[in-house]
Order: sequence, then structure tokens, then C-alpha cells
Amino acid sequence: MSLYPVMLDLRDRLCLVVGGGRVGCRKIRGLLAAGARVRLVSPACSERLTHPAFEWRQRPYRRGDLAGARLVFAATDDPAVNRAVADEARKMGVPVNVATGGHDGDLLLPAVRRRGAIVLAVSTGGGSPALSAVVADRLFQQLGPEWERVLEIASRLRRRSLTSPKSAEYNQSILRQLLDDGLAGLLRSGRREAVDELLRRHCGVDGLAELGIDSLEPLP
Ligand SMILES: C[C@@]1(CC(=O)O)c2cc3[nH]c(cc4nc(cc5[nH]c(cc(n2)[C@H]1CCC(=O)O)[C@@](C)(CC(=O)O)[C@@H]5CCC(=O)O)C(CC(=O)O)=C4CCC(=O)O)c(CCC(=O)O)c3CC(=O)O
Ligand SMILES: NC(=O)C1=CN([C@@H]2O[C@H](COP(=O)(O)OP(=O)(O)OC[C@H]3O[C@@H](n4cnc5c(N)ncnc54)[C@H](O)[C@@H]3O)[C@@H](O)[C@H]2O)C=CC1
Repeated sequence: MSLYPVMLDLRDRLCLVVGGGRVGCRKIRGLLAAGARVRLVSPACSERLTHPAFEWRQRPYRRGDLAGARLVFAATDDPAVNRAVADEARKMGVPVNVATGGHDGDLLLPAVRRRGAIVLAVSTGGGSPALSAVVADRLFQQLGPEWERVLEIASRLRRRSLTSPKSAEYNQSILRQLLDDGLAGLLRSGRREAVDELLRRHCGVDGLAELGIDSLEPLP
């Protein structure tokens, strides 16, 4: 299956989760981490979730529950209920994820790992969710805490309009040079002077201070 990946901005958007078992609760945690408002409809909830943006209607799903929702998750253990939720979503034109798989839903969730604003998302298109998680864990190991600093430098270089907005490729090639010359490793070991030297060599910037980065705090 060839899926189309996107990154959704769900801040303050109402998302409905039907079914509050292990799977529904995982979906809820992911949604809250993305700043969404979450409504759970479920007789039971297997985690103690307390969050100002979370609300629980403690009862079974009934038609009409989707009113106002921008995104819906059918996560009960009853495929017929999940299908009914998907059915209502389709009629309302709201995208729906169906945890019991099959072709009832519009979207599948990837395995997600976050390093600051860097989001790693891995999907096997429903083939093996467990493999998605394993691949995500392996890739995440390559993405140590120093990559938050790499991103900070990259975004500051970009904001300085080092190159004209049209030369995205030029920006990329500068980043590749910095990384090929070991930027991430130097940041990991806190070697500020060597980083400054790289920035001078590749970017014509007089070090981190010129980018407004005054100190390199020790990494966790
Ligand atoms: C289609 C999809 C629909 C959807 O979006 O929910 C779906 C469906 C199903 N999952 C099942 C089983 C498991 N799912 C997981 C874990 C995850 N499942 C996720 C996504 C997806 N799961 C979508 C496809 C994504 C893809 O293929 O890439 C992850 C990536 C994201 C998330 O859910 O947040 C999350 C990783 C969490 C992480 O990041 O670590 C584990 C492992 C575990 O729980 O530890 C198991 C047990 C092991 C196994 O079966 O592999 C079953 C069988 C149920 C049964 O047999 O009863 C179905 C139903 C079916 O396939 O028919
Ligand atoms: N997509 C995924 O990542 C995974 C999907 N699954 C599938 O997802 C299903 C759910 O898995 P779990 O959360 O582990 O099951 P679970 O049994 O822990 O939770 C099911 C939840 O649905 C609620 N529920 C039942 N009937 C309902 C109704 N009519 N209206 C509203 N809520 C209702 C229950 O109260 C319970 O909270 C499984 O049956 C399995 O097929 C399983 C593992 C991973």
C-alpha cells in the first residue's frame, strides 16, 4: 500500500477517541502531546489521564458523538462498533483512524519518536506495526540530543537568509558540508571552538555567538 504522509497541526482542535483501552489511551497520549483537545467516549478507560485538554464521556458510543470533531479514532475492541464510527465519520466528511485495521479508515498511525521539534515517523502501511516500532527505535538511536542543537543552528542560519529563499539546494549543501565535517559530534562533545571554526569555514558566520547562541549547555 502506498500511503501519503503528512504532519497535522492539531493544536486546539477537537479530536474524538472511541474506546479507552491500551490502544485508545496510546492514541490519546499522542494527541495531547500534539496540543489537541481530546474527547474520549468509552465505558472504561485503562489509564488515569488527567490533562486540562482531556474530557471523558463514560458511556458507549452512539451516533451523533462525532459532532464538532476534526479527527476521529475508532479504538474499541469491537470491530462492528469501530465500523459504525467509521461510517458516521465518512458521512460527516471527517477523517477516521480505525485501530482494528482493514479498509474501514482513512489513515494509519506511524510509530513516532520526537527529538525536540524533529519528528521521526515510521510506517509499514499496516504490514507490521511491531516492525514500525523497532525501525523507529533503531533510527532514534542515531538521533541523539545533539540533533536539537543541529536544528537550532540550521534554523538560525536559515532565518539569517544566508542564501536567497530560492536557493534551497544551496542551503542543503551547506548543511551537508557542516554535517559531513562532524557538526553533530562536535556539538555532542561541547567543542564550541571547533563548531565556530566550521561555521566560519562553510557559512561565513563568525561562530555561534553571531547566531545568537551564547552557551552550549551540557547535554543529558
Ligand atoms: C493499521 C494500524 C491502524 C492504526 O493506525 O492503529 C494498526 C493496526 C493493528 N495493530 C495491531 C497490533 C499491534 N500494534 C502495535 C503497535 C502500534 N501500532 C501502530 C499502528 C497501527 N496499528 C497501524 C499500522 C501502522 C503500521 O503498520 O506501520 C503504531 C505504529 C502507532 C500507534 O498506534 O500509535 C504502534 C507502535 C507504537 C510505538 O510507537 O511503539 C503492536 C505492538 C505493541 O503494542 O507493542 C501490536 C502487537 C504486535 C503486532 O501485531 O504486530 C493489530 C492486531 C491486533 C490484534 O491482533 O488483535 C492491528 C489490526 C490489524 O492489523 O488488523
Ligand atoms: N492499532 C493498534 O495499534 C492496535 C490495535 N489493536 C486492536 O485494537 C483493539 C483495541 O485494543 P485494546 O485497546 O488493547 O483493547 P481493550 O479491550 O483494552 O480496550 C477496548 C476499549 O473499548 C471500549 N469499548 C468497548 N465497546 C465500546 C463501545 N461500544 N463504545 C465505546 N467504547 C467501547 C472498552 O470499554 C475498552 O476501554 C483490539 O481489539 C485490537 O484488534 C490491538 C493492538 C494494537
